Amino acid sequence: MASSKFSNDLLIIYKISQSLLRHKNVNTLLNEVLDILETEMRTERATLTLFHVNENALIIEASKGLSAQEKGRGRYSLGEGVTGLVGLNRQAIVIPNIAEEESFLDRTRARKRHDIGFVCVPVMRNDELIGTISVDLEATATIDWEGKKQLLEIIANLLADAVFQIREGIEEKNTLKAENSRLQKELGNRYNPSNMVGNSRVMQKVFENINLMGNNHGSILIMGESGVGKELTARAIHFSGIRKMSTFLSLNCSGLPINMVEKELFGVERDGRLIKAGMLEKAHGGTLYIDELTDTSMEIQQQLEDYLQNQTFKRVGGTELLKSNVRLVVGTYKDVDIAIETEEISESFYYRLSVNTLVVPPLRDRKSDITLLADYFLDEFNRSYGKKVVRISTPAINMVMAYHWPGNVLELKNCIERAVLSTDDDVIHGYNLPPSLQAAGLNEDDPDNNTVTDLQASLETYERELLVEALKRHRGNAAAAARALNTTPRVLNYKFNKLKINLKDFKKSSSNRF
Ligand SMILES: Nc1ncnc2c1ncn2[C@@H]1O[C@H](COP(=O)(O)OP(=O)(O)OP(=O)(O)O)[C@@H](O)[C@H]1O
Repeated sequence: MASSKFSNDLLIIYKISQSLLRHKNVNTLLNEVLDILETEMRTERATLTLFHVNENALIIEASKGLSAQEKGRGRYSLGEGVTGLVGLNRQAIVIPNIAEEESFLDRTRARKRHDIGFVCVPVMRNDELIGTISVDLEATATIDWEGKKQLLEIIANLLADAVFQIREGIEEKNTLKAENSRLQKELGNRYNPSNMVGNSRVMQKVFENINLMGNNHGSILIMGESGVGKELTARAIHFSGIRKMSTFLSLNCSGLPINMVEKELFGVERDGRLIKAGMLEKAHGGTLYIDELTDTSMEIQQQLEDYLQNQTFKRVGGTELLKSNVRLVVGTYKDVDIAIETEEISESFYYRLSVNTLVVPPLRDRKSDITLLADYFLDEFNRSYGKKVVRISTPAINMVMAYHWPGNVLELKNCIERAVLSTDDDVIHGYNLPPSLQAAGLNEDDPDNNTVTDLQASLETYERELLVEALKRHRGNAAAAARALNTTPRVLNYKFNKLKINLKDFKKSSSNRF
């Protein structure tokens, strides 16, 4: 008798070990284990709970013999009921007859009979509570409860890794969900095209495309120089389109080693176990923006092409084909034709990718947007730094307009941030701008000649600013301006001539932009 019990326990352990080897999908594995317990251990019910750290509670994750409704009721705070006590003390509990045990909650309300015994053991991994496994067994007189407890403890040890992975997966998903809804709340309409600044005709065309593309699921190629707003455009397409309630993820490949890019995109698996979920998994249902296609490799582009074709991919180190539904949006600052020739972009991937293509024009081709953007960033940095800078002086605006912005909107944004931080009063002056812009202001006829700025040029810029400010404050009254600057009208007149400042301009206007 004892030896047949022993061999039955061994058979259960053997079968579970076989399942562990056979199944890479941990959910399938656990369901099979619960099946084995049902058939070989003759459990009335078998349940696996997971410990949810944030909620400090054990919640039923998988079960055999419970309806969905009964399962839904299975939530135990630490210390609550028998399951909660097992979790709290990290120790198994055996109840030979639940009818005689007060602490037994029957939270699932599944136990109609009373001749039922209950065994619950903790699932531990490196001293950390991961969950519990419990079984209901018919309470016969001959049953060896201590033996059942020991068997369940061995099974809990065998399954600890798999249960840990399930819990990690759920936590990661919950974190992503929470992060996504937090971001959606925080961003609100921030990435709505209407909040992307731009009145120029070329940007109006971009906004039209954003609206069109948001309403289909095809992949997109966004082209444009560095800093023009490609990622912002990708976000606007996602957050104003039909996928807006799902995840948006972005991967900037610049500077990342190729193997890292691959792992980030496809995830990593070792011996059939998930090590890291990739973005193609995490963004399921949503959009993935890949910034700088030419910083990936031909192999990665091939894998992405396969993904576009079949919506399937393999994790690095994995063999199983996984499925997800992610819209790919890819950005590049390079000329695509040249990049195809130099084999930085795969031609076939390009054709498959470019169901929708969109070009975001450089800032120098949309001059009318420059002051709008500058004011927009002025407001943004006033808010972030608690400053009250009310305007940008005319000389500074002239410099901003004369400059050719090789770094595009990003450079303008950085430049306004720096100016907001460096000004001592409520105005951004020319001397608050970087030397390259000051030089551009002095060389308006030759905007490319902005690399050198000498002491004389900088002093003149500064002097001009002071005079213009004083004249503006005193509405063109040169004598008052001279007094304010602690000099004489004669000296001022000399400077006005030298710096080509026209007094009349200040008498007739007091516009905001002087
Ligand atoms: N039209 C716009 N309105 C408001 N902000 C903008 C606009 N275009 C770009 N920006 C801002 O400028 C910065 C650069 O934009 P973004 O990162 O989208 O450019 P990018 O083309 O993706 O750059 P890179 O190629 O260097 O990654 C961001 O902070 C973005 O929010």
